[in-house]
Amino acid sequence: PGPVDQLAFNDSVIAPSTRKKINNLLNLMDQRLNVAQRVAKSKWNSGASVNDPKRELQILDSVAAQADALGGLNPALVRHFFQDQFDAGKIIQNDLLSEWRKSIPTEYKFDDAPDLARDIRPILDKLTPALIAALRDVQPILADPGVHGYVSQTAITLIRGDVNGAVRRQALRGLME
Ligand SMILES: O=C(O)C(=O)C[C@]1(C(=O)O)C=C[C@@H](O)C=C1
Repeated sequence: PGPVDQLAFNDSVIAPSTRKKINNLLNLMDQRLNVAQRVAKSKWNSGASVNDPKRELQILDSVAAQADALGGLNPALVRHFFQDQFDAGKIIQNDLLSEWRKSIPTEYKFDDAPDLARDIRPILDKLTPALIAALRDVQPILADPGVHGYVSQTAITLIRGDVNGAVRRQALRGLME
Protein backbone atom coordinates (compact mmCIF):
# COMPACT_ATOMS: atom_id res chain seq x y z
CA PRO A 1 0.00 0.00 0.00
CA GLY A 2 1.07 3.58 -0.62
CA PRO A 3 1.40 6.18 2.12
CA VAL A 4 -2.24 7.17 1.89
CA ASP A 5 -3.51 3.59 2.31
CA GLN A 6 -1.11 3.16 5.18
CA LEU A 7 -2.59 6.21 6.88
CA ALA A 8 -6.12 5.03 6.27
CA PHE A 9 -5.22 1.65 7.70
CA ASN A 10 -3.55 3.05 10.80
CA ASP A 11 -6.41 5.38 11.39
CA SER A 12 -9.14 2.80 11.09
CA VAL A 13 -7.38 0.32 13.35
CA ILE A 14 -8.03 2.56 16.36
CA ALA A 15 -11.60 1.98 17.49
CA PRO A 16 -13.68 5.07 18.34
CA SER A 17 -14.10 3.84 21.92
CA THR A 18 -10.32 3.56 22.22
CA ARG A 19 -9.81 7.07 20.91
CA LYS A 20 -12.35 8.42 23.34
CA LYS A 21 -10.56 6.86 26.31
CA ILE A 22 -7.16 8.10 25.20
CA ASN A 23 -8.39 11.60 24.41
CA ASN A 24 -10.04 11.78 27.81
CA LEU A 25 -6.78 10.87 29.57
CA LEU A 26 -4.72 13.29 27.47
CA ASN A 27 -7.20 16.10 28.15
CA LEU A 28 -6.97 15.55 31.89
CA MET A 29 -3.16 15.42 31.72
CA ASP A 30 -3.23 18.74 29.87
CA GLN A 31 -5.53 20.26 32.48
CA ARG A 32 -3.13 19.16 35.22
CA LEU A 33 -0.09 20.52 33.36
CA ASN A 34 -1.84 23.83 32.83
CA VAL A 35 -1.85 24.39 36.58
CA ALA A 36 1.98 24.44 36.60
CA GLN A 37 2.17 28.06 35.44
CA ARG A 38 0.21 29.23 38.44
CA VAL A 39 2.26 26.98 40.72
CA ALA A 40 5.38 28.68 39.37
CA LYS A 41 3.95 32.15 40.08
CA SER A 42 3.11 31.24 43.65
CA LYS A 43 6.58 29.73 44.11
CA TRP A 44 8.23 32.82 42.69
CA ASN A 45 6.41 34.93 45.28
CA SER A 46 6.97 32.58 48.21
CA GLY A 47 10.47 31.46 47.26
CA ALA A 48 9.47 27.82 47.87
CA SER A 49 11.40 25.26 45.83
CA VAL A 50 9.89 23.68 42.75
CA ASN A 51 10.56 20.19 44.04
CA ASP A 52 8.52 19.09 47.05
CA PRO A 53 9.26 15.38 47.58
CA LYS A 54 7.06 15.23 50.68
CA ARG A 55 4.00 16.43 48.77
CA GLU A 56 4.80 14.05 45.89
CA LEU A 57 5.01 11.10 48.25
CA GLN A 58 1.70 12.10 49.82
CA ILE A 59 0.01 12.12 46.40
CA LEU A 60 1.67 8.84 45.37
CA ASP A 61 0.49 7.09 48.53
CA SER A 62 -2.99 8.47 48.03
CA VAL A 63 -3.21 7.42 44.36
CA ALA A 64 -1.90 3.96 45.20
CA ALA A 65 -4.63 3.59 47.83
CA GLN A 66 -7.33 4.94 45.50
CA ALA A 67 -6.18 2.63 42.69
CA ASP A 68 -6.15 -0.30 45.06
CA ALA A 69 -9.70 0.44 46.20
CA LEU A 70 -10.87 0.81 42.62
CA GLY A 71 -9.17 -2.36 41.41
CA GLY A 72 -8.09 -3.22 37.88
CA LEU A 73 -5.06 -0.98 37.93
CA ASN A 74 -1.39 -1.90 37.97
CA PRO A 75 0.01 -0.08 41.05
CA ALA A 76 3.42 0.39 39.41
CA LEU A 77 1.82 2.01 36.35
CA VAL A 78 -0.22 4.39 38.51
CA ARG A 79 2.79 5.54 40.51
CA HIS A 80 4.95 5.86 37.42
CA PHE A 81 2.21 7.81 35.66
CA PHE A 82 1.80 10.33 38.48
CA GLN A 83 5.55 10.71 38.95
CA ASP A 84 5.70 11.52 35.23
CA GLN A 85 3.03 14.19 35.66
CA PHE A 86 4.98 15.79 38.56
CA ASP A 87 8.20 15.69 36.54
CA ALA A 88 6.54 17.17 33.46
CA GLY A 89 5.02 19.98 35.57
CA LYS A 90 8.41 20.66 37.11
CA ILE A 91 9.90 21.19 33.64
CA ILE A 92 7.27 23.91 33.07
CA GLN A 93 7.90 25.46 36.50
CA ASN A 94 11.68 25.44 36.10
CA ASP A 95 11.53 26.89 32.59
CA LEU A 96 9.31 29.74 33.74
CA LEU A 97 11.30 30.48 36.87
CA SER A 98 14.61 30.59 35.01
CA GLU A 99 13.06 32.92 32.44
CA TRP A 100 11.79 35.21 35.19
CA ARG A 101 15.14 35.16 36.99
CA LYS A 102 16.65 36.59 33.83
CA SER A 103 13.95 39.17 33.14
CA ILE A 104 12.31 40.24 36.42
CA PRO A 105 13.92 41.88 39.49
CA THR A 106 14.16 39.36 42.35
CA GLU A 107 12.18 41.57 44.70
CA TYR A 108 9.24 41.79 42.28
CA LYS A 109 6.10 39.91 43.35
CA PHE A 110 3.20 38.89 41.13
CA ASP A 111 0.02 40.46 42.46
CA ASP A 112 -2.14 37.75 40.87
CA ALA A 113 -0.20 34.77 42.24
CA PRO A 114 -2.44 32.14 43.83
CA ASP A 115 -1.77 30.57 47.19
CA LEU A 116 -0.34 27.07 46.74
CA ALA A 117 -2.11 25.34 49.62
CA ARG A 118 -5.39 27.23 49.45
CA ASP A 119 -5.90 27.72 45.70
CA ILE A 120 -3.70 25.33 43.74
CA ARG A 121 -3.32 22.02 45.48
CA PRO A 122 -7.11 21.57 45.78
CA ILE A 123 -7.35 21.90 41.98
CA LEU A 124 -4.71 19.21 41.53
CA ASP A 125 -6.39 17.02 44.16
CA LYS A 126 -9.68 17.33 42.33
CA LEU A 127 -8.09 16.15 39.08
CA THR A 128 -6.47 13.13 40.73
CA PRO A 129 -9.47 10.76 40.90
CA ALA A 130 -10.48 11.68 37.35
CA LEU A 131 -6.95 10.89 36.15
CA ILE A 132 -6.98 7.56 37.98
CA ALA A 133 -10.31 6.59 36.40
CA ALA A 134 -9.09 7.66 32.94
CA LEU A 135 -5.86 5.72 33.36
CA ARG A 136 -7.84 2.67 34.40
CA ASP A 137 -9.80 2.87 31.15
CA VAL A 138 -6.63 3.21 29.09
CA GLN A 139 -4.42 0.63 30.82
CA PRO A 140 -5.95 -2.48 29.15
CA ILE A 141 -5.61 -1.03 25.64
CA LEU A 142 -2.08 0.37 25.93
CA ALA A 143 -0.51 -2.63 24.22
CA ASP A 144 -3.04 -2.77 21.38
CA PRO A 145 -1.64 -2.27 17.86
CA GLY A 146 -1.43 1.36 16.83
CA VAL A 147 -2.22 2.73 20.29
CA HIS A 148 1.26 4.11 21.01
CA GLY A 149 1.24 5.83 17.64
CA TYR A 150 -2.20 7.26 18.26
CA VAL A 151 -1.22 8.47 21.75
CA SER A 152 1.93 10.26 20.60
CA GLN A 153 0.22 11.77 17.58
CA THR A 154 -2.84 12.98 19.47
CA ALA A 155 -0.78 14.28 22.38
CA ILE A 156 0.81 16.84 20.05
CA THR A 157 -2.50 18.71 19.90
CA LEU A 158 -4.05 17.71 23.23
CA ILE A 159 -1.04 18.24 25.50
CA ARG A 160 0.24 21.74 24.81
CA GLY A 161 2.92 21.89 27.51
CA ASP A 162 5.85 23.52 25.80
CA VAL A 163 7.35 24.31 22.42
CA ASN A 164 9.99 21.62 22.09
CA GLY A 165 7.91 18.72 23.37
CA ALA A 166 10.02 17.87 26.43
CA VAL A 167 7.04 18.31 28.77
CA ARG A 168 4.83 16.12 26.61
CA ARG A 169 7.46 13.38 26.30
CA GLN A 170 7.97 13.38 30.06
CA ALA A 171 4.23 13.23 30.73
CA LEU A 172 3.81 10.27 28.36
CA ARG A 173 6.88 8.29 29.41
CA GLY A 174 5.21 5.58 31.52
CA LEU A 175 2.38 5.13 29.03
CA MET A 176 4.81 4.44 26.20
CA GLU A 177 6.89 1.79 27.95
O1 LIG B 1 2.35 21.19 44.91
C1 LIG B 1 3.43 21.63 44.51
O2 LIG B 1 4.24 22.19 45.25
C2 LIG B 1 3.78 21.47 43.10
O3 LIG B 1 4.77 22.01 42.66
C3 LIG B 1 2.98 20.58 42.24
C4 LIG B 1 3.58 19.18 42.17
C5 LIG B 1 2.53 18.32 41.43
O4 LIG B 1 2.63 18.21 40.21
O5 LIG B 1 1.61 17.83 42.10
C6 LIG B 1 4.85 19.25 41.40
C7 LIG B 1 6.08 19.32 42.02
C8 LIG B 1 6.28 19.14 43.45
O6 LIG B 1 7.38 18.33 43.70
C9 LIG B 1 5.05 18.65 44.11
C10 LIG B 1 3.84 18.62 43.52
